[in-house]
Amino acid sequence: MSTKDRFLKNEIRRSNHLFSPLRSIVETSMYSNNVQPITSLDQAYHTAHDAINTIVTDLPVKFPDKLGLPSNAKILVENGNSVVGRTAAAKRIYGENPEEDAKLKTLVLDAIYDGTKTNRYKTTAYVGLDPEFMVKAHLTVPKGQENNLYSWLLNFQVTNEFYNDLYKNSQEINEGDILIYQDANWHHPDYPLGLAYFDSAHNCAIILGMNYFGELKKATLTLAWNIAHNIGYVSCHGGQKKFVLKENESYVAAFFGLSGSGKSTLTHAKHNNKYEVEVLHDDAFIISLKNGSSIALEPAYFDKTQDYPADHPEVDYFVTVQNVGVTQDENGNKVLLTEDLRNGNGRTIKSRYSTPNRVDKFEEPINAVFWIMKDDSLPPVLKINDPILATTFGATLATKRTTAERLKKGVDINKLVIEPYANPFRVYPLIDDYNNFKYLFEELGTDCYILNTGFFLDQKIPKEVTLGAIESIIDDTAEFQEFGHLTDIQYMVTEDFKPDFTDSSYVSLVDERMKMRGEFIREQAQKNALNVLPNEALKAILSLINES
Ligand SMILES: Nc1ncnc2c1ncn2[C@@H]1O[C@H](COP(=O)(O)OP(=O)(O)O)[C@@H](O)[C@H]1O
Ligand SMILES: C=C(OP(=O)(O)O)C(=O)O
Repeated sequence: MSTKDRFLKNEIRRSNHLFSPLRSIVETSMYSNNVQPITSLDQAYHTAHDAINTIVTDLPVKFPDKLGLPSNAKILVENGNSVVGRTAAAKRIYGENPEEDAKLKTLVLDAIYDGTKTNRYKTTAYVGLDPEFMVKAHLTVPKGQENNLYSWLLNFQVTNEFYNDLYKNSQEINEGDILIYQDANWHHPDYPLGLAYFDSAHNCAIILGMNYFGELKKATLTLAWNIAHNIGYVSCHGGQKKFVLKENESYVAAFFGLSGSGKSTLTHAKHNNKYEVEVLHDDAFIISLKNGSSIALEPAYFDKTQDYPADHPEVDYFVTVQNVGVTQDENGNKVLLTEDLRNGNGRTIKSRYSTPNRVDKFEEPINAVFWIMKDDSLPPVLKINDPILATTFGATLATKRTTAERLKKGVDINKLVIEPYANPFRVYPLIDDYNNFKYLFEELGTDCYILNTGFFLDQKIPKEVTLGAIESIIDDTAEFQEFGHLTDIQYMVTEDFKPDFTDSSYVSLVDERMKMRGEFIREQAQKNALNVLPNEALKAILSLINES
């Protein structure tokens, strides 16, 4: 599948729905004399290597030739300011607030005019790694953003002969290429945290006043997920892996969670080599509603470095690093000082070769969805046996934020929040995701589990417990019992985490959390047109509330 960047003269009309004012402002800026094209990874590497804000470590990049990098390429580090996470509060969607849109149009015109006064770069990549789903994306950034541009080209698929051929031979759809304009140096008193402005109907975004790489990555995915959902895919902010079991048998599992909740940890876990595991991706993929197959959107991983000390084998696969310390080893070589000593949310772009068994498509339909929550009323694993309830729990996924997000002043990082399908990047109605996930549970027979990767009451659930529980599901050795009076919900029996339904304070806590979900559904129906859920969802949650 391919998108459009060229038009017949008779298609170039104001009335052509692929064009819009914001898209035109962004596209036009990309042709200006101040914008230098970066057309290969080699060129992007050298540009980033020479930038004044880069630290060139003495650590070699593994498999430079396969990645399209010079054979002596080194891991590059760029550290930003005190903002080391994504700013969810900066997101605006064109069309949601016409009054603000009018103001933002002026502001964007001025920002882009100011952008012409400095040197800028532009580059192109593919999002989606299978001819069935490939979108072309263009990014423009100012001088000073060489590392982010290089990371973006590594994170998505750089254009090269192989992928250009795949793209050329795939079916064109009537959507414009993705366009992203960024200026990290922008400031505006009305948007002190920055601005991520999406004209999602026209596949265009403007990211102002924010340097964090995750903004570029998630803005690109936001637009790709939107295109995917328009043409019959379930858009997934999650990790997906396949357990290859006996001959011709496999188990495809997907883990949906907010940043920092465990998608990468669970997806990349090797289970002591107990199974043959294939990895699709740890952050973004799409599932076809036609046949349940899945496609990865990105070749590389934007991982946290907190679990990887300097001598951890994963460090060998780092290509760029952000917001991480550097020190010297015994030979005076510049090496990484990780584990979030310097600041929270240290990050790396880790190459696809960190997963030897990496694939870009699973033909097999998905077997199980795991909603990752951090709701302390829940034991490590629940199984949800009713498709409507399974879909509704996803729509009311209750979790906690981490240092991967920059929060507005006064927002408590420990507060339980609801983030439907763990996807704060959705720019279309929630009911579309609701219907898509329901289709998986109802029509494709996908199972549904909830994993609590936070605390059960005041007891931390370690990753070993979560991984062990997943293995017992794969091995079919897990024991499940009824979860109190809650119909269609069972919990996995584990040694150290036992829900006590004779304890009235525990029962009230579970009740309170179900009420919180019901309240969320009611509240969203009143105040957020994008988040209205069908009545059956509210009914399903209300049926769980203990009226005694
Ligand atoms: N039960 C658990 N399951 C998974 N990860 C856990 C658990 N408990 C703690 N963690 C830690 O939480 C962090 C999750 O980060 P990560 O897997 O990168 O999240 P994501 O990919 O969702 O952003 C890791 O540092 C991991 O070690
Ligand atoms: C980069 C992000 O995601 P994750 O932590 O899931 O990689 C993000 O949400 O900003």
